[in-house]
Amino acid sequence: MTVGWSVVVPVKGTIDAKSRLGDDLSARERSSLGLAFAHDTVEAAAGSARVARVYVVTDADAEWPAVVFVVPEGERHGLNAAIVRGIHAAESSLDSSAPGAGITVLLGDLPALRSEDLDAALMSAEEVDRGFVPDAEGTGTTVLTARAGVSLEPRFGAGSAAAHAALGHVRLDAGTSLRRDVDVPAALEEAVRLGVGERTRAALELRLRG
Ligand SMILES: Nc1nc2c(ncn2[C@@H]2O[C@H](COP(=O)(O)OP(=O)(O)OP(=O)(O)O)[C@@H](O)[C@H]2O)c(=O)[nH]1
Ligand SMILES: C=C(OP(=O)(O)O)C(=O)O
Repeated sequence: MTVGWSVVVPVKGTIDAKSRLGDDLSARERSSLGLAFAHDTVEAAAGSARVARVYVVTDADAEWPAVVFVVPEGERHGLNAAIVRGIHAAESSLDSSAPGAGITVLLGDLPALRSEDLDAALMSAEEVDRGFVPDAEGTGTTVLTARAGVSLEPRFGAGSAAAHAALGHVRLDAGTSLRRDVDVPAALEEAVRLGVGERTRAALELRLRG
């Protein structure tokens, strides 16, 4: 990891995670899969040449790659509040003189993420003050960026793509792996077709064997 970007990844570590994956899975299976998605997302981010630091905001009892700074979530106030905690942690150690420096929020449910796709989007993000990547459906957001010195005001949740565009975030071109967030079973099938990371593959195999 060399140049510039600090990446904030929120990860819900509780048993109610990934509820939209449905009742074919138990709550324990859904939350384990959610953590596997997050691990694979973080591994891909850590493998991106444009990423300097990765901050995971979570209270999940999990091991993360050595490069990760864990930001404890504490009392839960929802996704945007968790992201703001991560942004504050990142701001406190951001080297604003580094080329390409800035903060990007990356949601942790991108199990097919490829480092090259994140790299390409971050390269485009270096050309604008504020950027975003819409999810595969076009209504949500998977990535939100701001160059150093520009504030980030996360508006994740229903209709977040429109909310972020209204705040002046410019849509960034992005490869499919950066847009394929996994909320529902059909999205998981598509992610598997694209090629999920090791943790997600292992979690899915465990389920098939069980
Ligand atoms: N730290 C933290 N992360 C969150 C929180 N809510 C969602 N996330 C993370 O944000 C990303 C996208 O969230 P969602 O798709 O809404 O995940 P979810 O709430 O587990 O899924 P559903 O129960 O299906 O809504 C995932 O990486 C989640 O783990 C939260 O309250 N705190
Ligand atoms: C919170 C969001 O994601 P999801 O669709 O994963 O809930 C969002 O897109 O703003």
